[in-house]
Amino acid sequence: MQTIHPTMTHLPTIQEPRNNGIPLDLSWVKSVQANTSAIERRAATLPGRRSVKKDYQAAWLCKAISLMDLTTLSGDDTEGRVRRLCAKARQPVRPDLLKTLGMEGLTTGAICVYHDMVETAVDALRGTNIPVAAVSTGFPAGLSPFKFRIAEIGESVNAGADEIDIVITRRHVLQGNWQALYDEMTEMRAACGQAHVKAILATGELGSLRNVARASVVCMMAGADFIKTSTGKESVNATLPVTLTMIRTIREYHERTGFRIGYKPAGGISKAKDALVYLAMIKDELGDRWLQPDLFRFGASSLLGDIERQLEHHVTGGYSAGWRHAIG
Ligand SMILES: O=C[C@H](O)COP(=O)(O)O
Repeated sequence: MQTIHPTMTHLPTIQEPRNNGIPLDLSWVKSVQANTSAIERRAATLPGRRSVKKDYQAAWLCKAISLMDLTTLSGDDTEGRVRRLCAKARQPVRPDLLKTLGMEGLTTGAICVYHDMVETAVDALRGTNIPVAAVSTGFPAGLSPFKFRIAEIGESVNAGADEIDIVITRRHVLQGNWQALYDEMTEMRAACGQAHVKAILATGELGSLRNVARASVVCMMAGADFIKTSTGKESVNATLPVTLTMIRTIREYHERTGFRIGYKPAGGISKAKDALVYLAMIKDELGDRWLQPDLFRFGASSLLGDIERQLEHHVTGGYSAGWRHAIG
């Protein structure tokens, strides 16, 4: 078997200037449209468009691991579960498989937990470069008093979170109150300080792709480092049409301001083959630069298990039972 060279998955990360945001440009926001039927037609063709096999597929799956926010966001999370998840982030795939693949040292992109679990995760990841992301601001509904949402961000940063996943107020989008969304996002970004901020739009609750596109633009104008689809708790989470809509706003924002904004699809992505479709779409629409952990993450709690099974099959020729990959 041909060894997959690590440079195929670990390209050097270029230092990107952080998005400082721009003043709210309402004429830009209102000019943003989304042709739903065209987007849906295009998205429907994507799964069959590209097919990567054998070593190339294994390399792309390793890439997907390096771009994953390995997540646990459950009401019954315990320190033990978070420590096991962190162990998995450090060593996402069996060492002998990684050795055969030439991918020793591979880790996930980050760990994503509730605020309450940040200190445990920081402790469990000490000595690694794996960042800890916290979902703050009254996740998942984001309807606690605003001052508490801002205070929660501060608490998460003080506890050692490197990244903060905030949730926006869906009401502002549904009512077209772009100023309120901009002001909220600006304040949340400021509360994050040096920690990078991912704006969760909860796209399944925004009513239309046009609203998704406009909310994306407003959050970027207000300084979001990433825009993220979903909390994983809505009835509809990450989809291909939503992804196409959001990444095209990222492309336009980059063309108009020079800032590169990251993208995080989250919720319901649990199969290796689906992850490959997302990566191919990012490559086609935004280019290779976006296939780095500072600009792309999967938010996923169960994707790693399926990727691990596929990699095991690639190396050994046999599939292991799903229960052997209980975490991730
Ligand atoms: O942000 C991450 C999501 O909550 C994960 O969703 P999932 O459990 O459906 O993979």
